[in-house]
Amino acid sequence: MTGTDDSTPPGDIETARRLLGRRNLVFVGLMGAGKSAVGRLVAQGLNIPFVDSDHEIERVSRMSVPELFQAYGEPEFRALEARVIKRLLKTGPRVLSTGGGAFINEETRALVLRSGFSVWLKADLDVLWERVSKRDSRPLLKTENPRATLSKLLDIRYPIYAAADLTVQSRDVPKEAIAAEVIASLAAHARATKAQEQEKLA
Ligand SMILES: Nc1ncnc2c1ncn2[C@@H]1O[C@H](COP(=O)(O)OP(=O)(O)OP(=O)(O)O)[C@@H](O)[C@H]1O
Ligand SMILES: O=C(O)C1=C[C@@H](O)[C@@H](O)[C@H](O)C1
Ligand SMILES: [Mg+2]
Repeated sequence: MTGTDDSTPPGDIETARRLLGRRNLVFVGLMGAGKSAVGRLVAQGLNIPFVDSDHEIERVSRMSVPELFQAYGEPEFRALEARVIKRLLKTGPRVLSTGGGAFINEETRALVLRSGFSVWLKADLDVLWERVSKRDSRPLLKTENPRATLSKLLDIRYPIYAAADLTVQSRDVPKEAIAAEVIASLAAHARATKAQEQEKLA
């Protein structure tokens, strides 16, 4: 199991790993974009560990995300999320898939930008809705019109996610294909950055 659709050239894996160095590859984006699903595959493809901030929050609190929202409210959840991500960012390289709201926190965003390499998995409302409507595990969508709520979050958050180092479009194709695109994009980014640096020196 390579995590991608097997089309990834070994050179791309090496180049992507070199780009990261000891940094974490941090997935950001809205609920349903595929941060957890694709992140796990990219970690397998790069042969580095995978961590998911929502899962880590659930592990340390011994409560589910909906239970945390219900018992303590969103502000407490956000404070815990920021603490957990700060800790997770100290060890690398690994793939860190964050919860949808994590990168919206200014301090977390600054930390991710400073100490990690961030990828925004961007998806259209229809794709997101198709995925999140299958499960009711997202407390922010427990509203009268969850699709409209998701649309509003998209409007508010997309300009913020855009600060990520790289954007990859998450579409209605198998997650293995998106994982392969992420690795190819990382390698392309590394090569472009290197070319720019060499041009500056010339
Ligand atoms: N490219 C894809 N093709 C098909 N299904 C996908 C794809 N990416 C993700 N999915 C599915 O969509 C659902 C949501 O994906 P996932 O949980 O990875 O989203 P997320 O970005 O981590 O969301 P959250 O912010 O809520 O944690 C999952 O059931 C996952 O298997
Ligand atoms: O987009 C969000 O704000 C959230 C996304 C999920 O990953 C969870 O972290 C939680 O449901 C909140
Ligand atoms: Mg997730």
